[in-house]
Amino acid sequence: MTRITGVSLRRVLDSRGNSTVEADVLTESGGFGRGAAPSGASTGEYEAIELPASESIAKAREHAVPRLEGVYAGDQRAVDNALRAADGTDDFSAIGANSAVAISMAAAKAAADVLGAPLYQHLGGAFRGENFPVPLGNVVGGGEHAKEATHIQEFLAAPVGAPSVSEAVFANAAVHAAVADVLDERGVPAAKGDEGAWAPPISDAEAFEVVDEAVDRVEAEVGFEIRFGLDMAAAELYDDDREAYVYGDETKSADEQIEYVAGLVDEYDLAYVEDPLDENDYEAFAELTDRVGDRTLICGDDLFVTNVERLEDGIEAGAANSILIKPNQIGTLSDAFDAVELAARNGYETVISHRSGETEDTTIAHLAVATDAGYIKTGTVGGERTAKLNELVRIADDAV
Ligand SMILES: O=C(O)[C@@H](CO)OP(=O)(O)O
Ligand SMILES: [Mg+2]
Repeated sequence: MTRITGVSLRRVLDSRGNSTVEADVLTESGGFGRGAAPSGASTGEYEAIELPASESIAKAREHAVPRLEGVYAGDQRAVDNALRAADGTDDFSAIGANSAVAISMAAAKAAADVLGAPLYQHLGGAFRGENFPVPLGNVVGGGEHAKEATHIQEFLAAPVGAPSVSEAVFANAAVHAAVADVLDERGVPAAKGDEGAWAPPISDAEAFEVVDEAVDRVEAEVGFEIRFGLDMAAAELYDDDREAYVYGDETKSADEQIEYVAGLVDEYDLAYVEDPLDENDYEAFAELTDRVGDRTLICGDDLFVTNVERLEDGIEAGAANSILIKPNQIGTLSDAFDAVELAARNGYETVISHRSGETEDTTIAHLAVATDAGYIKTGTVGGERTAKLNELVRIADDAV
């Protein structure tokens, strides 16, 4: 049935034109699955290690593939344990988290193929598929995703009142288009950043005005509530030597950063703020969560890196109230699921996420439905983003 008979790996392109790893898994009854690894730019210090694609492929062919033959793809933990055993380190620095996550996802798809179930049902079980995540749609970007643009990495449309995932997805696309209109009316030219968001050469303050205006216009059109949120990726802004957050010529201490973010939450009724503080500052995260956690999601991305140990520390400290889930940050689907379960047991919302470097792989759309995640962050437009968004629409339409 789902016993693995073959694993093949190849180097393919990601959305930045870089090399990444794609894995095919075959099973004895002819099951087939394919997975491709994403890649981050604003990576967390504690993420699993991504090796150069060719090196990761060579190492995985040598150490992982022989161990996987004979393993049942339907037993995801056995697949992922074999990957961990083949690597032998705690951060996949031997075979690369890129080959590991590609194989982990491909095996899950091969098993679903054999079992004749959609991936979300294979991963989540027979009672999943009724709840859909709110898509957080990147509409203005800067930080590590675009040069000469905003310091804040992402401004994210959040169609929290959308009656369906399809209407939510289209609302985000409409906000993305409305941002272009508002920029045009202001005479601001804009290219797009790594994730397809507009990357205008404007200040953060002006970006808030533009996004607020665009969201208001679309909300009036669609007739349901649309808010917006941020990924501040503040670890990229934090200067260890100066012990301050650097915004061009200005700096903010941790206390000033907390005040700044708390003010933004109230001024713009932000639905979501990801990584508002440095990845090592659990205490400041806890203070901000205390201040605004009753009316917005404070999400740990670089803080937690989909890692249960770091999430346990965060729960202990009262840091954040949601976690970003990225399988390639930790290396396998089993590890990502463990983080989701720990979060759910402790009342933390989960946000399944893409990376800035992506492919047409749609696994995270299924992962979001399989885990009843409240949110998914996977862009707004662009082929590697619409691949996932359209897969969510297909899942809702029972067409997968
Ligand atoms: O910071 C993030 O949340 C991700 C996705 O937006 O970006 P990157 O993949 O560059 O880490
Ligand atoms: Mg982030």
